[in-house]
Amino acid sequence: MIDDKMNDFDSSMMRRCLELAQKALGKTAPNPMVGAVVVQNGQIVGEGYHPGAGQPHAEVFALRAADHLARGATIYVSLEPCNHYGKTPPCVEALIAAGVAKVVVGMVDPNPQAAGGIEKLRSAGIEVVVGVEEEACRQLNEAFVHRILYKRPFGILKYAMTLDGKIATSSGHSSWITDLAARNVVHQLRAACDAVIVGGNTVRHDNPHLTSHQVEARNPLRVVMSRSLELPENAYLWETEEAATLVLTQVGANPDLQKLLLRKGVNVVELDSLTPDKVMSYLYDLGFLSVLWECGGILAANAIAEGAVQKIMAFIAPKIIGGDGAPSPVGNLGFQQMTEALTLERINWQTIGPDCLMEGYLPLRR
Ligand SMILES: Nc1nc(O)c(N)c(N[C@@H]2O[C@H](COP(=O)(O)O)[C@@H](O)[C@H]2O)n1
Ligand SMILES: [Zn+2]
Repeated sequence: MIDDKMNDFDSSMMRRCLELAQKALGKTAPNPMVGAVVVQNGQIVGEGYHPGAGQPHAEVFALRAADHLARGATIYVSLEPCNHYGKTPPCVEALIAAGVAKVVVGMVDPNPQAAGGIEKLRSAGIEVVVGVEEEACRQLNEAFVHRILYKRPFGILKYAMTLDGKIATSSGHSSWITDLAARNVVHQLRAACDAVIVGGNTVRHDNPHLTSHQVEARNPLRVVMSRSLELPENAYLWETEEAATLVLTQVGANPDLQKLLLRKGVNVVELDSLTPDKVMSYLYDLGFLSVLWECGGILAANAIAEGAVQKIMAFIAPKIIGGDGAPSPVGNLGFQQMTEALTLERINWQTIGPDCLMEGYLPLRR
């Protein structure tokens, strides 16, 4: 009974850490979102979260808030305290200096450069408990974990389709498939991602804004993949200033068209080859954690085939438009047999207004 109460208390403190961590949603790349809470005699005496790269870690803010009450206290932190000099000094040293008695950790840090904090704390005589609300901690930082393990940003393919699997009519009309509530969820998703990618066709046909459409919310970098650079001169992506736009093209792309874009304030970068994996590698080097693919079916199929997509978010509207030529969200993957189908894992369904959102993860590539 006492143990159950303790577990419930630990869980609720860790949940609070996760709530705090999410205050920096979309702002921490390449760092994780982390929250920390200092508890003395069953009362919270200090809280903190990591606001972004280069700034102090969550533990440091929580210790500062707790001040002298940190001595003998328990600190809850959603990620193992770091044990390295990165952009900031090691949190383990701050915890030892503050005299905390116990550290409760949500999940072990997958970053080998920062790891070793748990051992260091234990060898300083501090009690350490690991794995409270571990699944929720991992979920919050799935993009960070993926980035560390695979040296690529975490890719999410998002699309909206009708009940009969179309993303536009056969004449190319796609506004709007889903209702406003679902579109608001997409806007929040953009605010949480570091970049959103489309192909040249999407710019030519849909002229999207690709912003979060929210006052004060941050916007992702808008990335266009285009070999030809034959893009509309007055696209919203370069006519609107609320977010930066980057056009990725291939070495040798038309220099006049490149200059035209540069004059419009668009950054143009030539890659050796313009493939989804090369693009993800480039965005990894920029320090990005999560990338949203909002492209058409051909690029989506290539991104899936090259392992640039880990998670699918499919918005499904209760509408039927028919049309043999109407495009579908994923182009040709070359599969001939049902047994080849990519079957999503860890699926979640929810309704959003009249629409449905199905989320799931692609199987890990071996
Ligand atoms: N435990 C913990 N709390 C935080 O608030 C954090 N941001 C981290 N991050 C870990 O440390 C690395 C970044 O270190 P610098 O900010 O460059 O000093 C990051 O990759 C994580 O491993 N950990
Ligand atoms: Zn730290």
